Amino acid sequence: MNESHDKTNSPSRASSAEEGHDVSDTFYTSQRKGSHVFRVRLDATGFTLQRESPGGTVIKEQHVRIGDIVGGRCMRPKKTRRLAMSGACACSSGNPNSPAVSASGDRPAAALNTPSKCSTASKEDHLTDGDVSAYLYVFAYVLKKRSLRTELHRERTVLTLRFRSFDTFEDNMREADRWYRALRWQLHRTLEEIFVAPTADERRRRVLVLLNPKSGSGRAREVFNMHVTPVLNEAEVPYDLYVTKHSDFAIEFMSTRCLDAWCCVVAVGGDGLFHEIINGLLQREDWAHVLPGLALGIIPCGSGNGLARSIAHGYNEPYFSKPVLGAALTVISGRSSPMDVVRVQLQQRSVYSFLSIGWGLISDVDIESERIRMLGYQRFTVWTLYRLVNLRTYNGRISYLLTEQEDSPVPGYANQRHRMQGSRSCNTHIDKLAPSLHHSSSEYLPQEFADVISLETSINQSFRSRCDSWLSGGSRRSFYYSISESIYHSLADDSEFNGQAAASLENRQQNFGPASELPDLDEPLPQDQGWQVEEGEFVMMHAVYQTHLGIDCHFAPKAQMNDGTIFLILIRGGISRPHLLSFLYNMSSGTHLPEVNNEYVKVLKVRAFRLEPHDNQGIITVDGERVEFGPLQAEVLPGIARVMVPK
Ligand SMILES: Nc1ncnc2c1ncn2[C@@H]1O[C@H](COP(=O)(O)OP(=O)(O)OP(=O)(O)O)[C@@H](O)[C@H]1O
Repeated sequence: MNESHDKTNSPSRASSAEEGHDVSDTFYTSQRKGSHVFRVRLDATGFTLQRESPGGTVIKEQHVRIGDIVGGRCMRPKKTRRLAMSGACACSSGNPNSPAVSASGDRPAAALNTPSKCSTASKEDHLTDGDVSAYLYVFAYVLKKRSLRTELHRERTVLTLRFRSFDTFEDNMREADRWYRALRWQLHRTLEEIFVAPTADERRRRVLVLLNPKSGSGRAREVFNMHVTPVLNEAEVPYDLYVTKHSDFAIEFMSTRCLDAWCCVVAVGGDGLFHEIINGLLQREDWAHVLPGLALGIIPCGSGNGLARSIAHGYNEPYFSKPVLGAALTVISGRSSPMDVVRVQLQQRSVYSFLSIGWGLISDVDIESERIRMLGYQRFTVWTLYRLVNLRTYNGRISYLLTEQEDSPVPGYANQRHRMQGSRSCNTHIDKLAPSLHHSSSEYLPQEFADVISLETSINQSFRSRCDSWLSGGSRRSFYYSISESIYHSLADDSEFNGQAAASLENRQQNFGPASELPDLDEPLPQDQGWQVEEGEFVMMHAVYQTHLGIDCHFAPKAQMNDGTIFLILIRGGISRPHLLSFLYNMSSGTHLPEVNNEYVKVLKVRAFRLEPHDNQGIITVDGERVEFGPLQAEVLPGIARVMVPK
């Protein structure tokens, strides 16, 4: 195989010197169908693989986007036995005897930096008996379509490059390491500042993971280990995992701990856990210092998962086939966006909300269906039908302040945004997203290339071999090792935190956060500031600021994460059951809201509202969690939190 390609030049060092961190070289594949020559280039856009004809013309080209790549590893094959199969489908760099290589004296030993940790050969590595090759595995999650009818989804793809231009393993590993470093550099430059480690030893700052083992159907631990850890490891993202021990654990943790070590906090659970994280942060006296430097993320393991669905929807990221994978990729993306938070003043206390405030039908369903929790997400459908048959109405008064301009960011509030110093702006409006965030069909990985080059693809992390297994970076051995710095914690091991948290919570009932613009809840609303009122019998009031309340509930299609707007949806008593049924049925597609408000259904874009129920009892929810029944008022705090978003 090698001899036939001896004449090929090996210009990688020249191109590297000329273009800084770009690297390129010629690789070969040898398959039963025949040998092929590839020009492989890594630059700011990702990997470009060009298959060349014997005459040097490009026959086919494939691109793996830098945005789809999570990381890479340099390795050495482990067993000689497998080496015997090396003739098949290996991407290998130029022949050691190649005139071009020898003539240029192209031995990089002195030119390179100290080897990175990926190049450290283990004892086992020395069992390879004579194979001096080094391998670079590049892990990517590319968008694919299984067929025209199916939705786009991400598939794990491993690009394997074999380096064997030199006589010794060390020299080949240095070359592989040079590519690895170039890859890391390209990935690093796409990180936002808050994710970058302050010292050069570490590429990324640490991630704090809070996992609720009781969320959803109780599989969060398993989901994290099976589907999230591998991605974090591939991306070399160090993390500390804490498993929650009880309700309010995350509030205590976030409000009492020193958080300086972490750049982001990830909830592995549902919206309730995320709600605790936000509220814990806003119970800190130093919230204004902490919030801008801490991005928040979620791995959807709850029963609702409205936030995770809304983030994926807002960034055109496929959700349904692999929601956890998409969220894990979001967590390592190194990108964040400001997110509105709503302050909710209840009679006795204030809470902060990122998703919704509800009174009436939907809140009843949310809370009352807890008793059939074992049904998972289906519990909402079953209980909705039950409540529809046994329809209730509630009497009350709803006062609201409309956003001043319907389709632009809120003046008043927006002008005095409580955006904190040092927060970095980032596109959040779906219609303003940079074109690069939307994937055109030309960016999807063509299947034919995946077959030709040693790009190994696995579905659901189960490796599906397309060529000899020893080449596979997708084998579990190569990607299931853990990052040494990652730490697993549970409260049981954490006596210092136990005592501290208990003492601190005892003394603190007060929330911090930006000052309120509203009068106290027991004071009348001002006459002259544009407050409007709806009064009477209501089937429900639901105030929403994300597009989705759950995976299948596209409740406020026009909501944006940082638009300073609460979508206040009112359904009046007297609505017919068929009308209500059609409203509820169409919630999954987002076609339930009227274009123009009518007698029974109203959609109001507001920046603040006050609810005064006239009944003595009922259910009120904030982010799907029940709060005390009674009057409340809410105001939007535009962009005060940061949420992690896909690349
Ligand atoms: N270890 C624990 N044991 C019992 N409850 C817990 C524990 N950790 C957290 N909780 C509570 O569980 C509540 C619900 O958790 P979470 O939101 O993660 O799941 P979910 O309710 O299934 O999902 P969703 O909120 O999306 O419907 C949280 O409000 C939190 O107070």
